Amino acid sequence: MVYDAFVLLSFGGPEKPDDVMPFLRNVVRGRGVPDERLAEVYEHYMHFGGVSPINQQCRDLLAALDAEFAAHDVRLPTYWGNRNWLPMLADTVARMRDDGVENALGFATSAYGGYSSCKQYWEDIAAARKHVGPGAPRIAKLRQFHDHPGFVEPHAHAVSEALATLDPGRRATTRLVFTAHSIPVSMANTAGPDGGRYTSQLEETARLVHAMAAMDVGYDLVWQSRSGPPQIPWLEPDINDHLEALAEKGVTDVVVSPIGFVSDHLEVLWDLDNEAKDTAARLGLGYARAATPGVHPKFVAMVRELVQERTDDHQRAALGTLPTWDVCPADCCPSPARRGAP
Ligand SMILES: CC1=C(CCC(=O)O)c2cc3nc(cc4[nH]c(cc5[nH]c(cc1n2)c(C)c5CCC(=O)O)c(CCC(=O)O)c4C)C(CCC(=O)O)=C3C
Ligand SMILES: [Fe+2]
Repeated sequence: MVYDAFVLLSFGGPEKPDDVMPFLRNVVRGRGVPDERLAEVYEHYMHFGGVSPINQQCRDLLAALDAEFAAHDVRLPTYWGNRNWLPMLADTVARMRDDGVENALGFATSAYGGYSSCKQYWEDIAAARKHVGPGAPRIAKLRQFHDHPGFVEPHAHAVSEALATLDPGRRATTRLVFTAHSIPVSMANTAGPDGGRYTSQLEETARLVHAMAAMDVGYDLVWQSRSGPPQIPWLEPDINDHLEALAEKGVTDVVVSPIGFVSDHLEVLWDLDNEAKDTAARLGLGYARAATPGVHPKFVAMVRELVQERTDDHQRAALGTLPTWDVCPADCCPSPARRGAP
């Protein structure tokens, strides 16, 4: 297959106060998220002047990728389209068609399997192509990368750096806490062809980052940013409850590493740097939050290598043992409607 373009696929975020409500309505359409939860999340965005950092982080990643592609003779023009806010993927796909693109490779800013993190990006592509109609380019999504060294190493490096800011005299009572976005239990159970893939990949990533960065401290994997109606079960424990439990057990310091994410977007800045940090302060815990990959050179190189896996038989780098594949089975990671639950 000959590819003629690259497209960055992301979540999208508001860039001014007037964007916030329409953005949130796009995110939760048909998902049964209560108005009270939406009002709370609206306030989180307003703490940052209605500007999510995620779009700028995508622009920075694209600029880094343009340089990386040029340096390695990967001759693909780059595009960017979002699921929930401008630039919307459908508009990007129309521009790609106008530019004569026929076969693109798409990179989604999420490492894991599951409906929100993987399948929904496939659906975004299909919906955008349908919107554009005849002549819309084909877009093949690049594979999940939870155990790629270009993802694991930047997280591990960040954990080491965060650990170095804490008191070394309290290392024996320091704990490493990995976090990822909570999802409905029904979504977790149906993630991947055999179920449980989101959680099992996160467990593998946690094990790999821990082994590379912080063998001398114990670790846990917990969840953050729960949404949805309260009566629907989501993955637990929440990071804040977990910090309470750790403090009770005599832990004095925590490093929090958001391995569920690729950049320091609002779920990181609000839910960790404000909420979890406040919880830690209330409990008297030392607290250090590890950075996400962002535009770490190894992460940028990883995206280029994922492209070259498809264009040049580049070796499929993997530190773990869970399998990855280029094309997801059609029936994995069912949408909420097909799961019969939000
Ligand atoms: C697995 C996962 C990822 C990681 C994978 C990936 O990155 O794709 C992720 C990322 C993100 N989630 C984000 C923001 C939001 N997520 C929401 C709601 C939800 N997230 C869910 C899951 C995930 N979300 C789910 C199951 C819901 C319930 C509604 C539904 O079933 O879809 C809501 C609604 C309000 C609320 O929080 O209740 C908001 C505002 C932002 C942007 C941050 C910024 O603006 O900087 C990012 C990167
Ligand atoms: Fe989310």
